[in-house]
Amino acid sequence: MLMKIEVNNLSKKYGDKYALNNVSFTLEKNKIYGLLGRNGAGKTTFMDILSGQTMATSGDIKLDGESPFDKQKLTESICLVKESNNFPKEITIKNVLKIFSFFYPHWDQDFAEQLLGEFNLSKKLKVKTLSKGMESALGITVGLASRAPITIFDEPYIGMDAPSRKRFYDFLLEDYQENPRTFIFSTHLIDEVSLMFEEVLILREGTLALQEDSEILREKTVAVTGPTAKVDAYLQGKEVIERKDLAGNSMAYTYGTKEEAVSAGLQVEGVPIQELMIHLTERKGA
Ligand SMILES: Nc1ncnc2c1ncn2[C@@H]1O[C@H](COP(=O)(O)OP(=O)(O)OP(=O)(O)O)[C@@H](O)[C@H]1O
Repeated sequence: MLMKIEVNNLSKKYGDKYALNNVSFTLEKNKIYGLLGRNGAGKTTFMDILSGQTMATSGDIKLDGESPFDKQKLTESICLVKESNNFPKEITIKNVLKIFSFFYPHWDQDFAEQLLGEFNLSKKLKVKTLSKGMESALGITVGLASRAPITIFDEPYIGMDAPSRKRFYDFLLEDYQENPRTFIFSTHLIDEVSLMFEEVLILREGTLALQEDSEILREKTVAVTGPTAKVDAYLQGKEVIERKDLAGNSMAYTYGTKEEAVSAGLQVEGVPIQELMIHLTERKGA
């Protein structure tokens, strides 16, 4: 499955406010992308434009170099699962599956039924009778079973408890190994899922603050701990992301390599992507 996504100078204005402001980036095929940012950063707006739910004010998105792509191709290629209201309320789960199987050429009915079983969902139930967590599980089932070349999850786990979310991540990763495709995942539960991301995009007030390979992100940033004097010496001339001091010891997040920090006699760990996100989205105007 291929599907390179090129975003060119994309803007979306609501009234006189930009939800997205001249954003450009490229998503190569078959990766798991984390789309992060604070409330109102423009994540949902981007995912809505990509999936054809909303029109851009200016700029465009090309799929495999094609723009505009026709409606049929768009529907077949992209499955968007939002945090709620993905399905008509009056129909049964069985019919939800039927509708989605009709739209998506790579739909896997056995996989859909397996996932329903894993989430304890009976096909006879109507959407309106589902709890929030059950409705989310249905969204996840449909998103994964669609096997769409681009599958977008916009905070898809509302109401799901931690063990169910964990199973969702496991199913996603397992299925991704067997059927590589592009996932774009928007979440506020960053620590919980960041290990799953291969690349991270951070939006800040409608602009792109960061696009980086997760592994590089993990390797370029360090959390160092040690006696305050040693930490201070190490941090000389470095940009400090965050620091905490306690009883003669200090912990700091900064840019650097593990080797360098180890040779400075400090304890080293990686920086959680969550911390980086908070840092990057707070810097503006600070
Ligand atoms: N239909 C709309 N009408 C007017 N303004 C809107 C509309 N949809 C979004 N916005 C505005 O656009 C900005 C971006 O919203 P968006 O929903 O894309 O953010 P988000 O990053 O998904 O936020 P969250 O994490 O809270 O879901 C916000 O300022 C929001 O108020």
